[in-house]
Amino acid sequence: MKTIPVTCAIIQFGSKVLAIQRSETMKLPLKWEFAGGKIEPGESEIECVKREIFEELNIHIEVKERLNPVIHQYPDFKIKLIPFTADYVSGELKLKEHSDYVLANKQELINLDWAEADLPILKEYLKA
Ligand SMILES: Nc1nc2c([nH]c(=O)n2[C@@H]2O[C@H](COP(=O)(O)OP(=O)(O)OP(=O)(O)O)[C@@H](O)[C@H]2O)c(=O)[nH]1
Repeated sequence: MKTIPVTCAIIQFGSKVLAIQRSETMKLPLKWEFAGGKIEPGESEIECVKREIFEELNIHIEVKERLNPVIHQYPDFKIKLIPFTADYVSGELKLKEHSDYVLANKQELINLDWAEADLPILKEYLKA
C-alpha cells in the first residue's frame, strides 16, 4: 500500500499548544490532531506545513524544529506523518474544515482522543 506523506505542526501560542478536532464527515471522524496535510508534488515539507496551516486555520506560523516522523498503518491507508514545532506569528484563527480547537497545556493535551499516528509525536514533544 502507498505511504502518504503528511506534515503537521505543533503550534505554540506562548505556553499553550493548538490541537484541532476532525469533523464528523472527515476520515478519522472527531479525532484530535495537529493541523497539517498531504505534501503536494514539488513542495517541500516546510512549504507544505505553512500552506496547510494557512488554508485550514488562516494563520501564519514560524516553523522551529522537525521532530521524528511516524509511519502509521490505519486499516485502509498508511501515512508518514512529519511533525514540526512552530510558533504562532499572525492572523485571526478561523477553522475552515475542522469542527473544534483547543489551546491546551500539557495535561489537557494528553487527555484528548488523538488520531493514532499522533500519539508517538505527542509523547516526543511532551518529553522535551
Ligand atoms: N493533518 C493531519 N493529518 C493527520 C494527522 N494524524 C493523522 O493520522 N492524519 C491523517 O493524515 C491524512 C492526511 O491529512 P489531510 O488533512 O490532508 O487529509 P484529508 O482530510 O484532506 O484527507 P482526505 O480528503 O483524503 O480524506 C488524513 O487522513 C488524516 O486522518 C495529523 O496530526 N494532522
